[in-house]
Parts: sequence; structure tokens; C-alpha cells
Amino acid sequence: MPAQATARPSVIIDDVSQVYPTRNGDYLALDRVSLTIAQGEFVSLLGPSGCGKSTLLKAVSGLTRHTSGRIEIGGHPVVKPQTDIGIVFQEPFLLEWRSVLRNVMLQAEFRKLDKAVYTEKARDLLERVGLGGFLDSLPHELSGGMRQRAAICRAMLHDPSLLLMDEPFGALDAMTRDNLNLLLQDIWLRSPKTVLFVTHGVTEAILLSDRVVVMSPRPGRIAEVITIDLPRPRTLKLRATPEFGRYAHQIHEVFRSLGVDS
Ligand SMILES: Nc1ncnc2c1ncn2[C@@H]1O[C@H](COP(=O)(O)OP(=O)(O)OP(=O)(O)O)[C@@H](O)[C@H]1O
Repeated sequence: MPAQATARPSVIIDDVSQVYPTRNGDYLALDRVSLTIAQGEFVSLLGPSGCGKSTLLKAVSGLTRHTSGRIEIGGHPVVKPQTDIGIVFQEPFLLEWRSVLRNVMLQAEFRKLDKAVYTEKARDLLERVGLGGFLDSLPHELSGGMRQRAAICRAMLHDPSLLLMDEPFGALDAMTRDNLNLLLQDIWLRSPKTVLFVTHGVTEAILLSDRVVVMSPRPGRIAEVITIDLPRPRTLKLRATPEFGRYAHQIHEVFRSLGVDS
């Protein structure tokens, strides 16, 4: 059990399948996926393109309805879009005409939260991610990494206990991605939350996760769940250690056995 996690389940995914109707007939995107995520646990979904990672994340968020099986968050079945969670997508989806601070405050406006209290929280969060000097900037004045940091602040403003992240750093260059990995770790260590994190990146998954869930290609199934027993905080240097290398090797071996070129 990772230090941050408690034995209480935060998310239960039980025998979940997703069938998409297409012009060529029904397409099985997820096939009987089961996974329980403990409160405070950081879990990555890792797999090749098209294996159903986003499909599973969307089903957990309630944005789409899974075809069969059961999903629960905090003991409640997911039957509609969840409002208490935070979601970060690959694209930051900032409103170009609103300042960075006002983009983050969108979360408070949607929820009709106290403006003064949440403006303070938004400022604090933006300060923590290094955007304290850009509160009044417009999104087009920021780099890709800065935009994504603002999107993370927006997702976290209401302090959700569950954060769903769909390849949040996938569109960024390697160095920015490294920095944001460390930033996300720092945020997670300071403010414990359950995180379900979709990625293509083996290194990123090992660096951040308590467990890495390796998915098989079409139809998406869980091929292997690997517990990452490395102390935190994890540094980028850790990637050069034999322990880290062994986890990477283990994951690549799973991909190889699935016929996936990783
Ligand atoms: N609305 C839809 N209708 C039909 N097929 C869909 C739909 N959404 C996804 N699919 C198919 O389901 C499969 C899984 O898609 P999904 O986006 O979940 O994969 P992914 O693992 O997240 O991929 P990537 O890593 O490329 O984002 C893909 O083959 C995709 O074409």
C-alpha cells in the first residue's frame, strides 16, 4: 500500500465493457475491465494507441455511459457526468479571451463558489505552479507547458478528491514534460488525491505511479498491473537507476508478449 493511499476504495471498476456502434458493426473497445483504486493512490493506464484508455477514463468520469459492468466513485455508482472530480485533457482548453486567473476561476463560477475565497485559492495555486506572475496574461501569451499548468489549476480549484488526467503532457516537449511530471508529483504529495492518469509514456508512468496498469490492444483489457515500489519524492535522476530500469524492462516485456512495439 503506497504511503499516500488508504485501504478505502476510491474508484471501483468492475467487469466494465464498452461497445461502440460503428458503420461496420459493433466495436468492442473495452472488454471486461476490472480495477479497484484506493483513496489517495496514483494509478496510470498505459497502453498503445486505441487500446481504450480514454474510453475507460471517460466512463469513470460519467461523460460517457459504459455498455456493461459497474463503476463506483466513493461508493456511489457512476450513472451521469461526475461533478466532484477534476479532469485534465491533453489540450488545456483555455478560453482565449479570459486571463489566466479568470480561466481558473471558471471552475468556481460553474459551481457558484464564493468569489473572494476562490480567487485567493486560484492565486495560491497559480503561484505554486509558477504562474504567479501571469495572472492577467491571456492564454496565447503563454507557452504550451504554462497553459497546461493553468489547466491543472482549474481542475484542482475545488479540491476534488479524484483527478482524471488524459495524456495531460502528451503534446509537450520532453523537457517541459519532465518539469510538469515533477510539478504534478509535488502537488500530489502536498494535497493527497486519487489520480487516474492516462499515458503512452513508460517513463512517465513509472516516475509518477503507485501502480501502472498495462493495457492490451483491441479490445482493451488489463494485461498486467505493476506496483512501483520506489521511494518518493522521485527525481529525474531515478530514471538512470537499475531499479527504475527493471520496471521499464518489465513493462516492455509485457508489451512484447502482447505483440506491441513499445
Ligand atoms: N465514439 C466512438 N465511436 C466508435 N469508436 C470509438 C469511439 N471512441 C473511440 N472509439 C474506438 O475505440 C478504441 C479505443 O479508443 P480510445 O480513444 O479509448 O483509445 P486510447 O487508448 O485512448 O487511444 P489514444 O492513446 O490514441 O488516445 C479505438 O479503436 C477508437 O477508434
